[in-house]
Amino acid sequence: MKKIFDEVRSLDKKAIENYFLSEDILMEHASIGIQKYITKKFKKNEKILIVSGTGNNGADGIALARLLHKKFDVSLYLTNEPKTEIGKLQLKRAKSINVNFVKDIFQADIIVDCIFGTGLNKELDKNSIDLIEKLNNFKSFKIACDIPSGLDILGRVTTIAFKANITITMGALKTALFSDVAKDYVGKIKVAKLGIEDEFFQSTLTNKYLLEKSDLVLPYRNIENSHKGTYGHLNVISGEKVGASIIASMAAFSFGTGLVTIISENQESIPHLIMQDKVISKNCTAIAIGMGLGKIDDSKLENILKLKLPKVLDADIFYNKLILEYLNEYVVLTPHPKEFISLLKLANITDISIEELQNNRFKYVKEFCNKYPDVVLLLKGSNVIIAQDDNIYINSFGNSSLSKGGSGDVLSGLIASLLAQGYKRVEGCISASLAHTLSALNYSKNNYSLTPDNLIEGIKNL
Ligand SMILES: NC(=O)C1=CN([C@@H]2O[C@H](COP(=O)(O)OP(=O)(O)OC[C@H]3O[C@@H](n4cnc5c(N)ncnc54)[C@H](OP(=O)(O)O)[C@@H]3O)[C@@H](O)[C@H]2O)[C@@H](O)CC1
Ligand SMILES: Nc1ncnc2c1ncn2[C@@H]1O[C@H](COP(=O)(O)OP(=O)(O)O)[C@@H](O)[C@H]1O
Ligand SMILES: [K+]
Repeated sequence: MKKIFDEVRSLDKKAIENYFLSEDILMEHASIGIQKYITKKFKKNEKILIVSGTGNNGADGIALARLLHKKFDVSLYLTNEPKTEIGKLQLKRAKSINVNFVKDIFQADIIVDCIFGTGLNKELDKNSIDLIEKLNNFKSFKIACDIPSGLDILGRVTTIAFKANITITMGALKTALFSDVAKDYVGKIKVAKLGIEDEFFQSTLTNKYLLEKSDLVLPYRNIENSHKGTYGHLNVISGEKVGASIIASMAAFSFGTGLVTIISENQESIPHLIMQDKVISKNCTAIAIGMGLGKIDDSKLENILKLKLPKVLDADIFYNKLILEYLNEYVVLTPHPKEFISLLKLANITDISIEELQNNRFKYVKEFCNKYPDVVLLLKGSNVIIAQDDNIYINSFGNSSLSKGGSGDVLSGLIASLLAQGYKRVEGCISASLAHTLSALNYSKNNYSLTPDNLIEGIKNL
């Protein structure tokens, strides 16, 4: 996993002091980072338009124009004269070698957005909105310098933001790039080094981490003298919609759990691989409850919630106040945003809209985890957040093919499967969530046809 920082300005400052560097050296490295990417990816005759604003993000762009001058067909458009000292210096340097300045933007092959970076500090004015809108309409390959212009430090878009194919961010990953909203703007994310040793960022404290494929720990079996009981027995509590329990059960079974039983009062028609019972199994090692549950008698629910077994709580359960008594060291909660606002309200933390939550996902996850530090929370979304106490892990591998009924049931089943097999809760959530999104990512057909069955099938090929 990689570290993510809420802000890097103070880190840059500390690095400058520690290593006797200067803003100029950092900026040169920032621009070299983008120059290297462009040089590697594009042909020499391709047209590049760099659009620079008045702050240091703009100054990065001016420095980049100098570095690419004569090597590419590069044009520099300034929204205004630079305001910062280093920006003015970069402009002098660029002018001294006759960089090509243009008075109007145009549809180049490549556009580099250096209008605003981390210094965006107010609503965009009309000129900036028009400019970004025009750039977005160009069919160019789009590169955002540091952060797409218009995205603020909390990863919110107030009016409009630059839609990049790739964001080359300076020094280290920033939280703002991983809001759900940001996902439609950042494109791929790459870090440009600033001439500061990696160790500096590695040793700097943060509690946010971006998950990588290598963080996936599959439940490989490493003993031969085993039997089905060795790999746990998951009970999936069924309710009004048995389909949800079947999906979760099939996902769990495919992910290695030795036995899966659906617990239901009625005799359900279920796949022959899955067992069925009316009561919790004696050798049950984990429970999944909530998906398709509908209404349930409070005393029955309480009897399940009070069992000292790892549990995944999902879906309908987030509308029942009873769960507040059981937000303890046994549970993993897997709400989607609508369910999470219900939970926040039940817990008397806040009464907010989905939009408010989606604009401030990290903030509300933190508030919830402060109040319930024992709980492991997985907040669904285009960038999944896994949190416990102070620690946050972000899974950004998911894509819109997952936006379909039943995807969440697969995820709950995968988490419950690993819990049943003895994974700790945070580790279980990390690996299950990675398996879920990587299965979707590996699906080779179009991006609208993925079904829960395909997702489960994909788990078998990880
Ligand atoms: N730290 C370092 O050492 C390194 C930093 N680096 C780079 O610096 C970037 C940060 O630079 P920054 O702090 O100068 O801010 P930046 O993003 O250019 O924006 C501020 C400018 O925009 C303006 N402005 C803001 N909002 C506006 C609005 N809504 N509508 C209109 N105007 C608005 C604001 O105007 P003002 O508030 O002054 O009126 C000001 O002129 C960072 O992202 C990275 O790329 C790298 O080179 C590596 C080394
Ligand atoms: N656009 C998207 N990008 C990434 N992941 C997504 C996207 N849409 C949905 N998902 C993922 O799919 C799952 C959907 O879960 P949920 O809404 O509970 O569905 P259901 O209850 O119908 O099974 C979650 O894991 C969510 O993170
Ligand atoms: K930018």
